[in-house]
Amino acid sequence: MIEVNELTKRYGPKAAVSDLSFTVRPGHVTGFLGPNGAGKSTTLRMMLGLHRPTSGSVTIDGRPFADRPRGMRHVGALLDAHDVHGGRTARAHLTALTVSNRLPRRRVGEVLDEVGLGDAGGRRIGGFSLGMKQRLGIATALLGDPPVLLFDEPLNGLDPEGVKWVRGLFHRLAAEGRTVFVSSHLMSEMENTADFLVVIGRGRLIAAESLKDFAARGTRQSVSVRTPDVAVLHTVLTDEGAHVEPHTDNSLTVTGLSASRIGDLAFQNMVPVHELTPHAASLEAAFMELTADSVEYAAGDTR
Ligand SMILES: Nc1ncnc2c1ncn2[C@@H]1O[C@H](COP(=O)(O)OP(=O)(O)OP(=O)(O)O)[C@@H](O)[C@H]1O
Repeated sequence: MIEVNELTKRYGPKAAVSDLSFTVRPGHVTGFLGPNGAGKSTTLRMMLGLHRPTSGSVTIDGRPFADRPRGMRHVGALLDAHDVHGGRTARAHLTALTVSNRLPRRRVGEVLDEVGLGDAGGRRIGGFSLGMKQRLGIATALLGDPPVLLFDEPLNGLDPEGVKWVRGLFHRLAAEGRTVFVSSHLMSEMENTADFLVVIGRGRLIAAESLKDFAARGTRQSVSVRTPDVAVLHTVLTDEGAHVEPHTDNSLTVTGLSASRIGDLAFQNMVPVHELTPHAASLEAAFMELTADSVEYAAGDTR
């Protein structure tokens, strides 16, 4: 379990992370989501004791990470897949880590096989694709067989088969009872990866809840209605307090009323309805809506 308590990190006048509090529980994949510059990497680095918080604290299973003498056995992390010595082979890189962390050598072969790099272990890392480096970074995180795993943008650079494999791996690690915390700036990446979400924007907490609750909270459900009497139905629905957006093809997009209520109102007012389609809550829409104010650099933004 990871507990983040009133965590703040300032760089001069700029707060990269502001008063952040949330808990990441074992047995689940938790997505850590926010637009570029939201403070995700800074938070992950504070979890690992690589940055000192300006105030607040982070504990992993009750203690700061820096207090754990056998770190890799307790927390595995992938922060930057490029942060490896390109001249070394994958096997030499992992072997050096087993020696310095007093881990069994057999783990090298096990984790290389686990991430699908069994045949590439003897190749120099400098010649690896980004996807292969991500796999090596995941292998490194798994080396100490830790109960807590942190991954910063691990899906970056992976092809669709690689993304599917990572999702399967994360779900399996969580099913084994581990704490799996995965950052991304793309909701689409988290949709089939995470069970829970911690969403931040401009260093502040926006949401910490299940994916289902997040979608329901952020998105105004909409209903498409097609009718030959657009003007009458528009008036009826607006009088009921709905927000109605008319389109040129005799259809309306309605928010603020359920599809069944719209159908009843049309029937009561003898308006024929040719189509009535509720649109399921979209996670992407919820994410865009809730983080709209916290995007650091938007297109057309002159700040
Ligand atoms: N060493 C530093 N000095 C000054 N500002 C920094 C430093 N590190 C990060 N920042 C700023 O803190 C904010 C948060 O950065 P951070 O890298 O944690 O965000 P992020 O959510 O990981 O973004 P991304 O998705 O783009 O990687 C940004 O505005 C960034 O410019």
